[in-house]
Amino acid sequence: MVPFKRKELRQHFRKLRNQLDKEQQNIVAQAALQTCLQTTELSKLKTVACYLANDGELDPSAIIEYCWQHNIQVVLPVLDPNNSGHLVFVEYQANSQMQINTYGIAEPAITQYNQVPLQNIDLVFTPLVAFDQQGNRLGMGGGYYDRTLAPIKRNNLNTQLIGLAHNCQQANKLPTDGWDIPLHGIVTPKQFFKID
Ligand SMILES: Nc1nc2c(c(=O)[nH]1)N(C=O)[C@@H](CNc1ccc(C(=O)N[C@@H](CCC(=O)O)C(=O)O)cc1)CN2
Ligand SMILES: Nc1ncnc2c1ncn2[C@@H]1O[C@H](COP(=O)(O)OP(=O)(O)OP(=O)(O)O)[C@@H](O)[C@H]1O
Repeated sequence: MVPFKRKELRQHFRKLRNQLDKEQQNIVAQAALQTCLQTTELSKLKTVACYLANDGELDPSAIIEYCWQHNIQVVLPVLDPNNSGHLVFVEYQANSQMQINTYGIAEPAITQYNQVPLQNIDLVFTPLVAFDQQGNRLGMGGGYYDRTLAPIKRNNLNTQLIGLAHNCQQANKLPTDGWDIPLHGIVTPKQFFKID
């Protein structure tokens, strides 16, 4: 059964990605920035969505620092208080006021002015539990990214969708569902997987 299989896959790959210690995490975070600079148009973009690492995820903090230094706006996912199961993207600056969400992940506090609509985001770096070479993504199981990113497919938005992952998060072939939004590419510390 597919749901059972997804659960097992999640357990397996979450365990793998939690095996790196802090020093190794810092090294691969820098390597992932280098992969990004070599294989994406990062330096030319205006607005990029990242996330704050949780549960052994590849840490995007070097990418965030790079963006801040090059005047690229950074936004982070925030659980939408008005639309359960969805995310909104909120501007993230070094001095942003932060709060902790129900999963224990820090997110910028929403104000009247700091939400950025999906169509204004050039590239979304998604966290993931596992990926495959077809661009399928297994997340934490909340369906948040699938729901929030559905307009990319539905409305043909130009937003690039790139997964960030450790190399050990690569799966042979992941189960898929109708609502899955395939990735355009996956950045790992070692290489870039471009999905056609
Ligand atoms: N860094 C980061 N931020 C993110 C996400 C993410 O995956 N990573 N999200 C991506 O959607 C959203 C939050 N979604 C999450 C959904 C579930 C759990 C979680 O930890 N759930 C269970 C485990 C469930 C299971 O194993 O089946 C737990 O509490 O342990 C965490 C975040 C928004 N922000
Ligand atoms: N576009 C959608 N519309 C309605 N329900 C959805 C949609 N996308 C996902 N879901 C629901 O969310 C549940 C979890 O989806 P899935 O296992 O694909 O999450 P995930 O991609 O692993 O998690 P996340 O995106 O939060 O990292 C599914 O069982 C499904 O019921």
